[in-house]
Amino acid sequence: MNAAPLVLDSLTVARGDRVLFERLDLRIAPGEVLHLQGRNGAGKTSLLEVLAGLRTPEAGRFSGPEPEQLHWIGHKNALHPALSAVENLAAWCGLHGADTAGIPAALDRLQLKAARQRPVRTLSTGQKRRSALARLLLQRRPWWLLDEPLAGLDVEGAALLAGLLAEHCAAGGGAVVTSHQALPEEHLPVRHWSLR
Ligand SMILES: Nc1ncnc2c1ncn2[C@@H]1O[C@H](COP(=O)(O)OP(=O)(O)OP(=O)(O)O)[C@@H](O)[C@H]1O
Repeated sequence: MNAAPLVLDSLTVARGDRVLFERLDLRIAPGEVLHLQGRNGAGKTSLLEVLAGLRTPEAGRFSGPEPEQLHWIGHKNALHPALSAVENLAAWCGLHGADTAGIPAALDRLQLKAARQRPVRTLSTGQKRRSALARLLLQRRPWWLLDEPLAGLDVEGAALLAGLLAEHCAAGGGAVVTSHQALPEEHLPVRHWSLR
């Protein structure tokens, strides 16, 4: 995978009249997972939005991937409640030019065999999260930007995600992950970084 680093150069971001961080320098290299930590309201989601190109910083420079080179999975799962996991993923494939043939394997990997044909509204919180995370496997993209991906996942689900991240990094990809929980770190090239 051919991934360029994410480079933040003297970046300042504000929300309303509150400056969240000022003149921030940070370089995130392919092959690593940056575990972005910080208290509620510290600005983790706001920073992730800058990395995804969804928010313009007040000052400074950011160089990073084009939209088609990154997977963004935010707080919300972006699943249609009336459609099944399979149908949701098929719609995602249609929007992004991905092959729907990969859907069964992706859902198997996320251990969603039993639940995949039911309307998403009938799934548990963790099953919905797993359905959203299955997108990561449908199209190879160098950067994964994941906002609280562990929210709602059980221990097995967290280990599963750590396995996906480890494989992704071994293939030359990179990831930025916000979480208030510890990431299962075995075999995971993780760097911890805190916003104050
Ligand atoms: N729409 C908005 N308008 C103005 N300020 C906002 C808006 N959304 C968030 N903020 C403020 O921006 C700051 C950073 O929010 P952000 O969501 O980036 O924090 P976070 O570190 O991700 O928090 P959490 O751990 O609670 O998810 C907070 O102080 C919040 O009150």
